[in-house]
Amino acid sequence: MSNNIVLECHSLSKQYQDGKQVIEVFHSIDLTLNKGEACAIVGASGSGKTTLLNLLAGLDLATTGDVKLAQVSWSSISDAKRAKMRNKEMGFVYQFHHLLAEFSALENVLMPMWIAGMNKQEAKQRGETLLAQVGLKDRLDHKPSQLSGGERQRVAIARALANRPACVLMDEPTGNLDEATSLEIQNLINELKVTYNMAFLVVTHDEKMLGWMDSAHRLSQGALHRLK
Ligand SMILES: Nc1ncnc2c1ncn2[C@@H]1O[C@H](COP(=O)(O)OP(=O)(O)OP(=O)(O)O)[C@@H](O)[C@H]1O
Repeated sequence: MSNNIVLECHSLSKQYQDGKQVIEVFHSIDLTLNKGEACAIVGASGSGKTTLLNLLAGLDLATTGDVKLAQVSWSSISDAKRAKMRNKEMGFVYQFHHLLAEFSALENVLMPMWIAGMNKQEAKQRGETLLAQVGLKDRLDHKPSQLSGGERQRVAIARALANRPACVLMDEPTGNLDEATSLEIQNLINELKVTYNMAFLVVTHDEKMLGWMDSAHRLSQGALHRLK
């Protein structure tokens, strides 16, 4: 097995029980994400993209199959260990930034490092560097309400990278942005991918994003189809 693999799943399926009815969202999904790879998953509304992302993040368990992060199977560890590992090895960016309104941009980025128990001075230095890297070195003390939509998403990206995770999962990261800002965010993700050799998994409706992705899949009718 290659050491480049950061996230992988095999024969993954998910069913929901709705009263007496069993709803199968998808079945037999295999996916491998390598260091420095940007991978997209596209699919129509209701195709199961969020369900798949939740399984990959260990936020929900599969009906069958297995997900491994850094070669550790989510199903083999306790809830507490899963939470710790998720904070250390995964970053998350959502369509809506989910920044804490009462904290500054810098404090929002510091939060995951504090939770991980990092030394405060080291965390502050890393937070400032990350915010400079996403083009916000003059916005450290701004609250989310004092930032534009694109700037908030940049803070969310800096926060996702704070603990230098093995991979970053993004759910419609540009879904709430205009086309020009969306392009800026795509360029930024691409730059960070190279700088940090991290894996990015992006779930999106926006097929224009596929152009710069290293790999892409379509989730459709319960199966994952490779596009590139
Ligand atoms: N907790 C649940 N119980 C029953 N069915 C569910 C549950 N969560 C999701 N589903 C069903 O699973 C299917 C996939 O949902 P999911 O939210 O993963 O789709 P999606 O591709 O992310 O959609 P969107 O792009 O609209 O967010 C849908 O048919 C949904 O109704």
